[in-house]
Amino acid sequence: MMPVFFVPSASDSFDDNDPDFESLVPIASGASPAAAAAAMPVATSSPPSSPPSSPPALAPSSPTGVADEAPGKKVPLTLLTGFLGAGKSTTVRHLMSLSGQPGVPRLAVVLNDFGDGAAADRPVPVELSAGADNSNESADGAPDGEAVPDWVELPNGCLCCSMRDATVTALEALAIKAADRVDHILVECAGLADPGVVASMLWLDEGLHSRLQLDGVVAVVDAENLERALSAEATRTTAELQIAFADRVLINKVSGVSGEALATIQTQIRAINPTAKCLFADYGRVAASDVLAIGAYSPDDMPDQLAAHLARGGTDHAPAAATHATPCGHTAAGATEGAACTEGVCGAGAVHQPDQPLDDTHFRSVSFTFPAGRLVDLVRFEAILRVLLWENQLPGAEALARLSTSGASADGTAALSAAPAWDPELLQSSDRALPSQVASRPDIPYLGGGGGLEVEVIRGKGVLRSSDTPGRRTVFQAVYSSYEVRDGGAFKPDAEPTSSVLLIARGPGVTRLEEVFHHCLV
Ligand SMILES: Nc1nc2c(ncn2[C@@H]2O[C@H](COP(=O)(O)OP(=O)(O)OP(=O)(O)O)[C@@H](O)[C@H]2O)c(=O)[nH]1
Repeated sequence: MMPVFFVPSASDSFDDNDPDFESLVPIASGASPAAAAAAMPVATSSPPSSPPSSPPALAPSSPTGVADEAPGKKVPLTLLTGFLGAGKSTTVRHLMSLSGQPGVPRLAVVLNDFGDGAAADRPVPVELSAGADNSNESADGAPDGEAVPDWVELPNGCLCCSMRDATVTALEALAIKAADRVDHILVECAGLADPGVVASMLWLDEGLHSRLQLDGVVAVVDAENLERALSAEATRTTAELQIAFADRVLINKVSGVSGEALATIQTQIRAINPTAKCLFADYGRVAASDVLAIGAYSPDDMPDQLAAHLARGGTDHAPAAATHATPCGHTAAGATEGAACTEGVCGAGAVHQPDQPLDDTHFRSVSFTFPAGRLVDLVRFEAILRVLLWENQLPGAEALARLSTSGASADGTAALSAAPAWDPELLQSSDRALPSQVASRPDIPYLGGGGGLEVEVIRGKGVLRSSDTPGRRTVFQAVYSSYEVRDGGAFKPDAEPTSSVLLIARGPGVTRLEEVFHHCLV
């Protein structure tokens, strides 16, 4: 079920008999997964029914209608994820206690406790909490800051696999209806949820004029139990995914473990996701500014995060307490000089290798920087990316040969148009989100030609120096099968303009990712 917690202002009244309030969530709960699948998420379009000579139509559409209303203030949305018992609810309660204080956004909190066996066709509780700016009590008569139960219908079910369109619609409506009392929406995912699926659902195309703006993913990890979660066969993939998609990892319950154990935890987190910033807390007591309004999906911020990571060789996650040793021994200087690194990503071509090398059934990060002076052909780049993201394979030798013999973008497009037709069945058999692009170039033909080694790329970030706009940064991000390629502004004058890519992936093809991407260079 999805209870919602609001933090309204003092003047707000929020009544479940208010007809406007009912219209806030127009979708009845309890639709079947099949019905939900028929109503695709906002930014996603289905593969065409007959194979075209180009990729599936990816033009934005607005199935909900909600987003068609006059565009207003964007409401940032944060996903809070974490393993069972890690301290998500404790963290939410802490953030709620800060909500509305100076410099802290007023929060609406949505809980996604799917799979709890609750009836699908009844309303679920809403709790309204007086905002911190209230002087005495809320309109509901509750003392300042206390939650007030209310009821509302929200789509019931798992955010991962059902009710996707309904959920986006409900959150859109929430953003519109509560725009004057909510600055930020916090979605607490259930402990076993895959945050990547939820993130790709809520990562919406600018063209949709959505009120929602994915701000970032925060993973709460239990310092006392992460090791167990990462090593047990039954839990490790979920734990790895939660770390892999995180922009911030809040290491909670730190007082219960030694500095040495914390250092090991950091190493494990970095092996999976070296750009996520680690934070340290007891009882989720984190500064709101460290987890809210972080702009992790903004094309303005991401290049700096990535550049900083590469420049530091992944050693940026110094723990809060001085007693917590920094686990990775290499230095930014070592990375620059090309010194051997056995622990982290340190510049061009390094594959992240923790102390205990991960086998290819574990997710891990790979990052590389293309040789200075080589430019990226974006047509080739996207063609490669699509094969990776949509087929979970490296492009085969034949497809790569076609890429390499094509010219720069304009010619490349022509050369690739001889590629095999798009196979819609490829993705219909997928149990994950169908492909979408946040900013697409539908003119790029589908390369096809998988057949290379298996590789599952679940998250990608990159700053590219393209042959189209060599003076400007082209930024790309990917979450599962969704990806975005867009302008990221001019290169900084004090930095050498280069192209860097970071991927989180698993499978036997991981070690060949860099080599494959060299085929997009001109
Ligand atoms: N010792 C200790 N206990 C904590 C800390 N943070 C949370 N807890 C406790 O850990 C338990 C689980 O915390 P929750 O916040 O409910 O965790 P959760 O991630 O929401 O749990 P699920 O809803 O089951 O996924 C509770 O008993 C908390 O009081 C901490 O920093 N130290």
